[in-house]
Amino acid sequence: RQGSKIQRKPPRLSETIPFVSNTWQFITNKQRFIDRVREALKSSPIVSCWLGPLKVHFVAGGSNTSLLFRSSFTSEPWINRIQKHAAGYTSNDLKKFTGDESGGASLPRKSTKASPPPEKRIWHLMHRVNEDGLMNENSLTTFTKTYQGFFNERITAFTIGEWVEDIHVFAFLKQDMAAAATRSMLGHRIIDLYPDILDAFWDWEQYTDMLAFGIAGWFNWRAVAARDRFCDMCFTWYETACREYDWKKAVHDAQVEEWEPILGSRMSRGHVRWMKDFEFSDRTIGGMLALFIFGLHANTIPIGTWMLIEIIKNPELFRAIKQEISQAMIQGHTCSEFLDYPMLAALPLIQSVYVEVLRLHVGILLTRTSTEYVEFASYDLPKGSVLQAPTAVPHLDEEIWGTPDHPAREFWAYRHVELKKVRDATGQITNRLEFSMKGRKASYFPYGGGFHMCTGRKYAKSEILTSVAMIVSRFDVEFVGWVKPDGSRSGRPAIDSTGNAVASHPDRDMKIRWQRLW
Ligand code: HEM
Repeated sequence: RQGSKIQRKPPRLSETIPFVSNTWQFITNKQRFIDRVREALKSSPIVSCWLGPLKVHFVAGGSNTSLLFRSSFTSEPWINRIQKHAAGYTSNDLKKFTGDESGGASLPRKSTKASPPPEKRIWHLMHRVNEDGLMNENSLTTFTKTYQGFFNERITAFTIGEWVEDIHVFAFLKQDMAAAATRSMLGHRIIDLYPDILDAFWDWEQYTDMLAFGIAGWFNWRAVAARDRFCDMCFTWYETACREYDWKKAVHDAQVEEWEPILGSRMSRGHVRWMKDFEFSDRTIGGMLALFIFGLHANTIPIGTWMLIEIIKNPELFRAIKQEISQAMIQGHTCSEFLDYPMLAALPLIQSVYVEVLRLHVGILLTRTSTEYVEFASYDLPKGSVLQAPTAVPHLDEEIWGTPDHPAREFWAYRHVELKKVRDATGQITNRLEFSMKGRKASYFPYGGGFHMCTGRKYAKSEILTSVAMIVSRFDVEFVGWVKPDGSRSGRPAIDSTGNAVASHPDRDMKIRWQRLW
């Protein structure tokens, strides 16, 4: 490579105590850490640093981030870390994944020396189970219906016309939205068996990021204990449900029954079948189910909370959203199913709020490992290099998202709509709001990208918009104040808390009072 401009090693992110300070800041103040990465990336397209035992290269910018979605990069080694540390898979089962280098796509990766036979291509079959279950329109329609029904049961626990004090939005959704989604996806049995399973989930969820980096270890035994408690619950449910479920009927079930009470959705049954086929150990099965539930709740619930926080904070926006949602009401509806989801999902203002909240509160480090030698932004990276792109960098780019009145860091409900003049049936010109990303999609990655892009994104949007719409349309809501996690009053609104893997939790809860209208 003589005479070329390729520089061998990307610059290092500065730190006071080598190998320690950056890791410590990552654990204790991730937002500050990402801010420093953002600053460093202004003078270099790539910077590296050690996080615990892992050497990471950070990259930024819409185009550099998109480069990570090429086939020379994979998420597999990163998923292995999550499987091992955050979900506690056994080493024997991990080998089933690490031993398959053929990748998740239909055709084995070109660089693979020996691809396993098709029925052993574990990454591909896992990807297929996820795609078949989560990207399938019939399954999504069933989920949207069952979810509305189960969330309605939580809502109708409130008496019509009676003001209820002391509702904490995040705490409410962490239980009630999560319970409805769990039942829709996994059936009733899991919550009947463990009524406190959601508390165990949230206890483990707070540590997943730290566990995945392998930096929890001995100085954070609580993280390991929380993981093991939740995974054990998941495994016991699996064992019980598999015993009770009529597997003979299952052959037909797969075609006809979209939801049943013991194992829940087709997605869940497909997942269980896949786990049986690979004969995983009890410990690994518990971890797999734990990760599945993580996918289901860890991001939808904070994002639903942020949407409600923004809508409730601004009574004018609340009224506008309420009015807009009325267009998606089914004629002659029942209480348990009153929303036409495809119509709801196409409404411009609620979509704009959804996109804005994802833009501001999803702070993932998109992670890929190179499967071959790559030249990246004029640097030379060997096979096995780990690259991370903090979504916060493109998501908060002032030049892309900012306007003179609404800086990029600020929530603005109307950022993703345009007022269009349209001629109605009578020939009159009227103004109409239309949803539009205004050509900025290339700087927007809340669901990642490429082959490993989130397969649950359709489910997520449906669950979030349905929950928000059900609350806004059926309650009168008054803002009371902000509360700290210990329940005491706070003088300031919620901001992102640090430490979560993808969507940030609000560090303060919003206290409201509400009355159910119908
Ligand atoms: C607001 C909600 C959600 C957000 C922001 C989110 C975000 C993400 C992100 C950033 C990734 C990694 C993508 C990449 O590396 O390029 C991911 C992967 C994934 N998510 Fe989600 N997710 C959400 C909800 C869900 C839900 C509800 C499910 C399941 C029901 C789910 C299932 C998955 C799965 C299975 C993957 C792995 C995809 C693969 O590696 O092939 N997610 N998600």
